Amino acid sequence: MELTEVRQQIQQTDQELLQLLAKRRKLALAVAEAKISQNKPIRDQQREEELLLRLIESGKTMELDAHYVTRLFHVIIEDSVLQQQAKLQGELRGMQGPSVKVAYLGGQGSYSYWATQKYFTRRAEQIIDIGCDSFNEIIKAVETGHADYAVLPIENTSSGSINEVYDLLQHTRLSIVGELTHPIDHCVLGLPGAALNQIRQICAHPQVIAQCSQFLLGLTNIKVEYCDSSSDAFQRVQQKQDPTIVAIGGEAGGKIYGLEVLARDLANQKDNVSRFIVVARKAISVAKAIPAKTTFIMFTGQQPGALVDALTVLKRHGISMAKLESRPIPGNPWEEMFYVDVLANAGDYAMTRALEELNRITKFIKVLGCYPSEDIQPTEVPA
Ligand SMILES: O=C(O)C(=O)C[C@]1(C(=O)O)C=C[C@@H](O)C=C1
Repeated sequence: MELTEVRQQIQQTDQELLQLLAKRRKLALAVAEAKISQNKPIRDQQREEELLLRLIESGKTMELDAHYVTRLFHVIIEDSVLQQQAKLQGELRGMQGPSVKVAYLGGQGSYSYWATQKYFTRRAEQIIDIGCDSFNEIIKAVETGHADYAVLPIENTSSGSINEVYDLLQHTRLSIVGELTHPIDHCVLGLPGAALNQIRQICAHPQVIAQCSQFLLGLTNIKVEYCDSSSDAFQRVQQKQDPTIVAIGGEAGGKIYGLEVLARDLANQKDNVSRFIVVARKAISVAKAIPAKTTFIMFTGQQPGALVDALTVLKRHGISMAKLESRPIPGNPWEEMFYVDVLANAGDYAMTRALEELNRITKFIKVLGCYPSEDIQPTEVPA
């Protein structure tokens, strides 16, 4: 067969695969409706296990290995669960509207821009994106009603917590209403014709620089220019029209500004993933059928064992902690505010009781929000 002919057939097959995936997505949403009416949890890992085992067996008869089939269906099932969760939660809070205004860092092409698209595509017909120059400006946009939601990066697998965002959460009345994770694949991006061995200047956001510190250590005589966002870095490179000036950011974002990849996989960690939170003026309650997270901040005081006592309350109520972070309290040197993420619904009996007890033993406590957990752990099947 001629190359062009085979390629045409591949194209046709891919198109059919897309149609089947779209059909499966619609069926998943129909399942969600049935589950909502029967009050059943969205996730059913026993069903997932049966389904995966059947697919692995069937795949073998078509010379598709188990690893390949499992990887593909983990992605498909994750999408199915997230679609169903978004539908159920959207119905609960009447969010699935025609358009939402979302504030985020940078402009088109920044990592926050892609995270915003990823999260809200499932939830609204139209996203009106409001690019901002700083985290402070993003929070203000929602506080003043200029935007309905904000998407903020909160932690990254390479650089850790994003302190500036944690500090802003201490002082805002906004609530966390959602979360998502997004892979961050840093590349060196330059003008067409630029060469890696000729670069003199790198433009990037400080978080990006922190996440690629090991790659940057290997470079000499290169000026680093800090930018407000990755899209700001792309714009600067595009405007300067100098092939010795490059940006670090995502490939898809760079493409919007006509930039090409000179190097990839720059992050210190192989799996470089950021977790984003979604905040709004009004807190939400999470449907019981969906796994939820609750985030709260507390100030325990500095008496011996104060933090242990607080964490013991969670243990006694069988509540698992997903994250514990501490940040200085402005104006109170050496005193720390603790940020706690727990795998629990703030409306559950155990969590309500735990919060009541914590209220009694801490000097200050505030729930920042309860939201659907988008951390979908894949179902593993026995080998
Ligand atoms: O069968 C269901 O209950 C579904 O919700 C569908 C589905 C899937 O996509 O196959 C998704 C989530 C469940 O955990 C199990 C299976």
